[in-house]
Amino acid sequence: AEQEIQALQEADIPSSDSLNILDFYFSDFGLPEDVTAQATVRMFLELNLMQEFNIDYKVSDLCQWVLTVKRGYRNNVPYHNWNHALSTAQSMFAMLMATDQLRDIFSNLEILALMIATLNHDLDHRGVTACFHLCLVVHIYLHLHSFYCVLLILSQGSQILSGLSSENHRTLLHMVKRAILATDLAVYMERRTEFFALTKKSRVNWKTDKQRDLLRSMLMTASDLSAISKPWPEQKRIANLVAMEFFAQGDKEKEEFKIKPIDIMNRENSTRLPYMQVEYIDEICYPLYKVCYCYCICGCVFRDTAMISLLFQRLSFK
Ligand SMILES: CCCCn1ccc(=O)c2c(N)nc(-c3ccccc3)cc21
Ligand SMILES: [Zn+2]
Repeated sequence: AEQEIQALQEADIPSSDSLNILDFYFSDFGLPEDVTAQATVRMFLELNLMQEFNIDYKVSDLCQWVLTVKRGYRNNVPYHNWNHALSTAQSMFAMLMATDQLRDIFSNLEILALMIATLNHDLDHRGVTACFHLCLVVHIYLHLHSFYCVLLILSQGSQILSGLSSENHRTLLHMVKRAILATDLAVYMERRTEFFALTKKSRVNWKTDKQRDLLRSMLMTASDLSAISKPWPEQKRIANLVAMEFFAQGDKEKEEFKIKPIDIMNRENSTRLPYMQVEYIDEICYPLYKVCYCYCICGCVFRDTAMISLLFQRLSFK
């Protein structure tokens, strides 16, 4: 691990353009592991989070922390691994950088919280473990992830946060926990109605803590599920990884618990996967991206592209 930190510290961090991390269609597929760590450092650099919070990444604070987070994920899990964490963070980064709108709304502390939360939100995920109450498991997990994340930050003697005032430190940890818990799909489904109603109003100034917390939470879900809004080959690849994880879960339930798994985890239903994907897009994803991308791309150019790619996917499923 020492030489990995050394290597990352001494590496010439590639530019955002050469890494394509500003793109909504970014894919980490085939990206060497050391480059994934460099891409993470590049995102923190690009957002000026180093200077703002004097995170001295050359002294290995940020490098060490990024590599510790990367190690916190299990590489024997098809979907909920470091690549998912990086993709989630990159989606948040791409939305924050797409126009000035979000960076005008959020403080630098909020941006730091969103980047830390996206990177850590599925820490130590074991794949959806053997318990047929998926929501219960996810719920417990997310508290575990956020607990791990906070531990990780504190356990590093919070070197990356040593530049923060105690007030900022406390506020940041609170926002990180809230953001990680927001990635629980049950929480998202419960809160999104309020968000959609709010965004229907002509001018929202996003000034109250409640509104800002809601917007941060919705952006966490938009980042977490962003694979669904990517060009078809990438979306299909991720959908298959998710299905692999779900079916492995279902197999475990059949063998160990002698119970019939729920539909989405039952390998016997794999022929219904296209239908389940369309339902997942229509019920869970589309309503959110319809709104979120409006806030990130003036003129909604990307929204149309995303919608076209989503519609294309639906057609290709049929
Ligand atoms: C554990 C939560 C995973 C959520 N998730 C994250 C990213 C994705 O890309 C996808 C996806 N493509 N499909 C599904 C899905 C498949 C069948 C039935 C219901 C949902 C889920 C999903
Ligand atoms: Zn996730």
